[in-house]
Amino acid sequence: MGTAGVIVDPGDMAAYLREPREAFFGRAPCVVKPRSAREVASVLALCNEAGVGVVPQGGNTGLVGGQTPDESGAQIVLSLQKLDKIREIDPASDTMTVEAGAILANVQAAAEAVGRYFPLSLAAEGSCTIGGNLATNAGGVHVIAYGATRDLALGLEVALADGRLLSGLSKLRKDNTGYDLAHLFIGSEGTLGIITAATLKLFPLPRSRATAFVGLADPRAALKLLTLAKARAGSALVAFELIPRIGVEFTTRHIAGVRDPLAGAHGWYVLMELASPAESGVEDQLTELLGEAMEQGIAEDAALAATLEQRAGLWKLRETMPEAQKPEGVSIKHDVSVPLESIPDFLAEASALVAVHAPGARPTPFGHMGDGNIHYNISQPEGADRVVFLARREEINALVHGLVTKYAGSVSAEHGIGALKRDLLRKVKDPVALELMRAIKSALDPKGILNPGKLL
Ligand SMILES: O=C(O)CC[C@@H](O)C(=O)O
Ligand SMILES: [Zn+2]
Repeated sequence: MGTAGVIVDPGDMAAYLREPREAFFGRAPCVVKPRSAREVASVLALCNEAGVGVVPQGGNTGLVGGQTPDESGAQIVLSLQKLDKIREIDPASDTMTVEAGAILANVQAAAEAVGRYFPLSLAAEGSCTIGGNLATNAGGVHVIAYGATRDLALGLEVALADGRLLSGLSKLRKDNTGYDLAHLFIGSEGTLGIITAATLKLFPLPRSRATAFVGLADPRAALKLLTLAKARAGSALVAFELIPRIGVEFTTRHIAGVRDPLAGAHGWYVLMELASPAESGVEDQLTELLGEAMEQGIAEDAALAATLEQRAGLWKLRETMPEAQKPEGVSIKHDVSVPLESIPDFLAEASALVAVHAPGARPTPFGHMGDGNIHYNISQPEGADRVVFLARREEINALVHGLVTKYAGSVSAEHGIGALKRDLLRKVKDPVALELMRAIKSALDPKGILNPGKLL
């Protein structure tokens, strides 16, 4: 690799050494930007030889510090940004093969250009990369219909710690020839190998969509609506997002152009969407479904998006939730999942715990209810001191995570472990599972050069 692919200037490196929330900062002797899978493998071979830690990085949008080097200054950052080609699209097989550094929005657009759909969708899609999505098994808003990133991949090309390249790009839907190695690397957060390319599944392009914003009394009503929507719409139900009243207040207060689409105030809201490759039909389906929900007393009110602009407005309200929390001060975040049936009890008990242990703190739980995944975020009490509230983070984390354990849930449903939840993982993961994870890690990366200090 020519020196053109190596950044050493501190000013130029800065953007690679801190993550978007600025919760993690690191130091590095250099940032390398290989241009091909072979070059990625060569960098790894050299680093393995020299025992130098390598931190892989895509769009640098991760939320748990997995993409940031530590403060030792001894780890290099390996950015995949230059591996951004769409290598092949095969509409007959409904697959596309893309390089790891391709930006998610570009992957979606390339699929659409041939009349296909790549359904992974999240707020960071304009800058996150498919390699990062795979490495972290990203979720987003369509998991309810299409699964997480894991479910969208057929095969991977991976650079291994010792410099070998695993060529596992495959279009096959059926291949029972032993261990599924691709799934080992997906969600491994760059600790087992560096994904350089992937063959992804494509789907029929939805030609009609219907989107509604529903006001409800409580999460139990939201659960009833979810059950009804699944029964009536089946796989046409492509999004089911929960938002509390305080979330509507935050977004309308802080985000330009966001308005509450409903006349009165409701305790909770659901943003739901149906989609279909058929040209029409889903609007009627959604109207009927909502009618039924009103009749049964499940929904209090609903607004259907009549135009693309209205639809965009509803999605903006949901997607700017994290941003709208920022001006309200510190937010103590929990990215959790529990079995669907336990969501109402979990939410009620968590709020009760917060009321007792952190009076005035404002729970703002929102997210992918259809997947059982709630971002149980807690904004500081109005006007409280940021530092004082932040100092209580571990104590509040323990309360919420204790409840997650009680309901047999996960303490990281979507964002991964990274550096942020490494200690937590050791506490909550089954010891046998941890042993197996460590055994796999030492088989694939015996010198521990791949994303050291993350996950395990
Ligand atoms: O900031 C958060 O807690 C959640 C971010 C993201 O996963 C979302 O669903 O909007
Ligand atoms: Zn989310």
